[in-house]
Amino acid sequence: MKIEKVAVLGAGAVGSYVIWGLSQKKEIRLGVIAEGERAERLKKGCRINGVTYNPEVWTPQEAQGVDLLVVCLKYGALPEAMGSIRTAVGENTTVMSLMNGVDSEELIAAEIGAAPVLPSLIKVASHQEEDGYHFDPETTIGIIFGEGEAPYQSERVQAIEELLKDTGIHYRSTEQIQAEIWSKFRLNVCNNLPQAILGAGVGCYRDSIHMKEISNGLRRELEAVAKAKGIDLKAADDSSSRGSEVPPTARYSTLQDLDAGRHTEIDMFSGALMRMGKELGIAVPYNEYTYHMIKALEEKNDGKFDYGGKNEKATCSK
Ligand SMILES: NC(=O)C1=CN([C@@H]2O[C@H](COP(=O)(O)OP(=O)(O)OC[C@H]3O[C@@H](n4cnc5c(N)ncnc54)[C@H](OP(=O)(O)O)[C@@H]3O)[C@@H](O)[C@H]2O)C=CC1
Ligand SMILES: CC(C)(CO)C(=O)C(=O)O
Repeated sequence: MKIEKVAVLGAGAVGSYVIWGLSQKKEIRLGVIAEGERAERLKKGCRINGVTYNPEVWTPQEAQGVDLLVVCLKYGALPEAMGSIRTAVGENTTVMSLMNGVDSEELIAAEIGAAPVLPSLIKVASHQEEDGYHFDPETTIGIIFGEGEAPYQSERVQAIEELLKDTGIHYRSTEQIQAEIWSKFRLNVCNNLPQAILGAGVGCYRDSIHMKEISNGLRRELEAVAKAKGIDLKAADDSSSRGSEVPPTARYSTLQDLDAGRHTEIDMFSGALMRMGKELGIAVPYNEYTYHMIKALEEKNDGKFDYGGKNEKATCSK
């Protein structure tokens, strides 16, 4: 098995890491899937770390049957993009989702079947500036992927290792991919969410026992859900249970979304835990509070509470 044609769906912060690395591989065809105005924009090139890269731009039909499809969408964009995924996937396509959370693979598998999906995650801190996307290739932990069950050194795992070799992309395959994905999920839920409500840098967990307590409450609930689902979080590599070193001012993606007035991926974090908690009969009150609070912050950003002054209909507390 040899990977000769690769499509990236979602040429944003994470997609840029893949485009940057695979652009070194002159022997493969690399394309981004996009249509309409987005396709026209991408045809002008992707600015990454100050350099312009020019992957091909394909409609989903032109991508049909690619050897590898890498999904790098935000959670809210996934339902609408399912049609593109269905069209691009052929008999021999492997699909890797680098999205955060624990259910993008499941959602994609519900559309195209579980067989093409190779569970994966990415650890990178990539963000957009005026001149395009930026990340530090050296400190990036990179892409972690693996089969959910033996044989772990499958043909497709070996083919992806061969593809990523000498590209600058950091990667490793693992026999514990579910534990790794849940370990990253725990990092996101416990660190992204309380700081997003407070609106302060991540130093808040070190400097406030109150913030640490809220983070620990989210953690206890997530670990109870993981245990009930048979996920052994201790099986994840040591490096997966902590994030990269960052300054105390760092704002993770949920707070970055709120800062920019965008909707967040809270449905993929506390929303997913509420759904799983309900299925398993596990109470997740810290996550429920967090979910509703972040949804309300999105509403606030949308202007829902921009009251117009004295002429508004009066209300009272109940
Ligand atoms: N940023 C980071 O450092 C990290 C992010 N993650 C996770 O990775 C995922 C992606 O995040 P990120 O890269 O930051 O998000 P971005 O918003 O930067 O990128 C998403 C991209 O998807 C594109 N897109 C949306 N809908 C479609 C569609 N139907 N067809 C084609 N392209 C589409 C968007 O295009 P347009 O802009 O034109 O709308 C955008 O370029 C998330 O789940 C995130 O949590 C994980 C680790 C680190
Ligand atoms: C916390 C971090 C940077 C870990 O990679 C991340 O995934 C995010 O900002 O959402």
